[in-house]
Amino acid sequence: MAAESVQKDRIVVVGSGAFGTALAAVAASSGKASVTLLARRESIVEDFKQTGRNDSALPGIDLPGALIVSDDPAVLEGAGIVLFAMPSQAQREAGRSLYGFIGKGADVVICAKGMERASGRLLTDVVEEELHLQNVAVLSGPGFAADIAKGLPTAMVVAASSIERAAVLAEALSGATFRLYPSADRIGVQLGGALKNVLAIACGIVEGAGLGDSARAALISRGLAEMSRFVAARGGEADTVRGLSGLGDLVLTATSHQSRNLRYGIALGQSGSASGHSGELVEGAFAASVAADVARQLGVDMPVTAAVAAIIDGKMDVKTALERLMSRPITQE
Ligand SMILES: NC(=O)C1=CN([C@@H]2O[C@H](COP(=O)(O)OP(=O)(O)OC[C@H]3O[C@@H](n4cnc5c(N)ncnc54)[C@H](OP(=O)(O)O)[C@@H]3O)[C@@H](O)[C@H]2O)C=CC1
Ligand SMILES: O=C(CO)COP(=O)(O)O
Repeated sequence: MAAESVQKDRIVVVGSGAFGTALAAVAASSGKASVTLLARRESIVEDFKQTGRNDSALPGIDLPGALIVSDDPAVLEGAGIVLFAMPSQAQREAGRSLYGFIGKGADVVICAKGMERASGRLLTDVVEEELHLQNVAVLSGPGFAADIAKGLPTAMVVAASSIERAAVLAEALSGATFRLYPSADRIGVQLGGALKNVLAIACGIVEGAGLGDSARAALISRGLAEMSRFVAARGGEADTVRGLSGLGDLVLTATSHQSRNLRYGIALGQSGSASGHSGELVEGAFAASVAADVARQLGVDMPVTAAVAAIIDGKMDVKTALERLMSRPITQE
């Protein structure tokens, strides 16, 4: 049975991967709340006890002594803020399995960048359904987990169903080097995070195929235009796309080799077609096809996303996709 009363100064981060660990570290460092990182493997708890780190996710980075690491979901009972920092495709299952532990008064914040692959639904809708909650928030924007955990300056966005709620969450989760901007556009913020991953793969393909930095700049700006059309068609605000969670994150992931999506794209560009990859999480590879399908259903033109989806699905090689993109009718920018 879900606990009804919650303590707003108790934060639990679910998912002990790179991002969850980094968010837990900055929140614990700020000293504003008691912070627990909930792992699903006992070895993470043991590693933290022995080394003060989570080397499986963030090798060599010392975590704050105030952080609590646990593998017991009961730590969720009474937590005021719960961050869901597992991959997009695990959000539904996590919501379902943790339903009994999360209080009705808790602020649940999705910290994944994607949409549900099987349905194209927003992750906020998916998690609200599983937790029987409303007003699930979302945290997104430009920030690599390792940078955040090392205390390098980072700015991201937290979007809630009201700007007042978002401001409360931004204040609670920000720290000396981690700054959150509140937003009331949950749709725009989460779709920006989902689509920039697909566009980062496109930029990686361009880099891997040796097509030059001019092509990358063209992809970033034309990609931003299609992101904007998609966000507006799904009820978000086109303006959000120009902020941290859209343009900011797109620039970061489309240009930094720290990005897994970019590296995956580079491998595609080098091999010329879809091939096996390292096994690390590449959210854009899940989002590409479903975004292209939903765009088709909505009548939204998304040529870059469609090309990435066709390459990943093995329906087109890089050379053909490029020829198709370059031979599209010339239209006004
Ligand atoms: N890494 C980064 O720099 C950033 C990542 N993000 C986003 O954060 C999300 C997570 O990415 P990241 O942390 O990098 O991924 P990782 O691959 O580093 O970690 C994923 C973690 O999720 C855990 N997990 C998977 N399924 C469940 C579940 N059902 N319940 C609880 N935990 C689960 C895994 O547990 P186990 O270890 O037991 O398998 C693993 O610890 C992605 O959507 C990503 O786009 C956003 C900004 C920055
Ligand atoms: O979203 C990220 C940084 O903002 C992390 O990007 P990757 O998942 O491509 O590594």
